[in-house]
Amino acid sequence: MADPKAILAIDQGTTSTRCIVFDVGSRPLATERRELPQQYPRPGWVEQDAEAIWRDTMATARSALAGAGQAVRAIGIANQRETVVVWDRRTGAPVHPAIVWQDRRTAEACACLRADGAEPMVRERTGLLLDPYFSATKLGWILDHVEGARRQAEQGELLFGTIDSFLLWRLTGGQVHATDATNAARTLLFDIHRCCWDEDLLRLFRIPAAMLPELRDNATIFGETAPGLFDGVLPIAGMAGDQQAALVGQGCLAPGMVKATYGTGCFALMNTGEQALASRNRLLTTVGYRLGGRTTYALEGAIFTAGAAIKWLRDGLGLITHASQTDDLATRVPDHHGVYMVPGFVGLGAPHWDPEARGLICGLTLDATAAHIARAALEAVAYQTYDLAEAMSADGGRAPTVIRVDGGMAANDWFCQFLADMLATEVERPAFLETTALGAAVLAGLGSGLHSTVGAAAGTVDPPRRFEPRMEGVRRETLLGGWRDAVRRTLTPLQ
Ligand SMILES: Nc1ncnc2c1ncn2[C@@H]1O[C@H](COP(=O)(O)OP(=O)(O)O)[C@@H](O)[C@H]1O
Ligand SMILES: O=P(O)(O)OC[C@H](O)CO
Repeated sequence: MADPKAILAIDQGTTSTRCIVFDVGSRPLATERRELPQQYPRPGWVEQDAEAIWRDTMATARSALAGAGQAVRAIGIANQRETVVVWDRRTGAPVHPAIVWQDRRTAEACACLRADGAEPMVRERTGLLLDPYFSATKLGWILDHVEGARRQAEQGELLFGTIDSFLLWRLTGGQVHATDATNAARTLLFDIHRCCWDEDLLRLFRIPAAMLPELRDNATIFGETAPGLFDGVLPIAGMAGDQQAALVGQGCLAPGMVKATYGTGCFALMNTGEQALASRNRLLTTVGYRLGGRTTYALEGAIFTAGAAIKWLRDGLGLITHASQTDDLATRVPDHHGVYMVPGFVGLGAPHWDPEARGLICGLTLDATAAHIARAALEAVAYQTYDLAEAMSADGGRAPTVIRVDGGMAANDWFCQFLADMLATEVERPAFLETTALGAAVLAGLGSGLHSTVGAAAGTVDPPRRFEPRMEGVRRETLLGGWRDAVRRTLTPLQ
């Protein structure tokens, strides 16, 4: 049989699991998607069923493979990052629901560590901050709250993983417990300079080393699928956190290039090359990708709520029945009518890092309508991106000349135009928006020997759509002034 050239990409995101089979030219042959529910057992807590994640992954992968019409060479995985799963090494069963990256239950634990003076060391080694967003305190919480878990973990009976490791473990039939540098870089346990687990951090967060996955580069043979899962055995040849996969999929491979992905949250990453640039503006320093033992770093701004605010308009308020309606609603009114939304539903991320901040809608008058609220939600995501871009230019010394956008919310034309206006920068939207899956496929193509360099396959093939800034500076400043005022009202004192 001829050498197969198609790649199956698994994109396990916060709100859905998608599987796409790409041909050798990075064109999608088959796409399958399943929505994934979240549970909110208490205010600020966010959980997911790890078994449902596994079931959805298998169901979408099998359908995509069946629909592709081409033999597949390898699998690539991209995943929601930081989300913690702990499972039994023997049975593979999770001991607790997955604690999702948005979960704030460990805010107090983080505050205690900060009060003990741990933050400078954590920041220097991991490039991150002491915030409940990251994995370590969530993992510690499971060890402290599931009966017997800490003892079992110390004896090597329980394993920890982010979603990539959990899927890899299941796909390989319990043979491989590994992660990649980009996912490891989000745990608070990984030294991004030496690229290894850090003993001081393990001690600080009280995490037994025996439960950690092995560390690998992003494009390599991680393992092979267990017999019986698919027709034949497939190697898993690439793995990366979804935001880093999108950096690759968007072709942001040179220093200074920026992509922003608008899914549940928004994550803007700037490639900083081989330099791990320390932020002076509360952005994160993270691993962009690691190939052939060489690390490319990125500066990251993380906004916790982007598309989730639109989802809330649909599910929480019932203002819309489909996210895309916000495009039309925003166009229907001439301006925001003084209405601002600060979507601090799960606290605020960069550059504020206030886990206790909560959401706010202000400036309401009796003639405000659903259209103004929908518009305020879209505008808020652009304002938050402006805050990130400002911090990035201050850190990187220059403003990005173009921002490449993707993710579900980037389908919204009104939003993309408003974003270009706020950033006063060109916004480039690829014709094919699934750049996260594409990035996973590119990495797996590299890991399985289909491509010889990441540059040979990265970036989408069809021409992008460009949104040029066209708003006057004075108007822009007035809008941003109102935004800053609204944000001040949501922050907890002393932040
Ligand atoms: N046309 C649209 N306008 C605004 N928001 C949208 C639109 N389409 C989807 N979204 C939002 O984008 C999110 C889904 O994007 P996706 O990239 O699939 O997210 P994730 O990877 O986090 O699961 C949802 O929160 C949804 O509300
Ligand atoms: O599921 P997404 O696409 O919103 O991405 C989640 C991020 O990886 C969280 O850090």
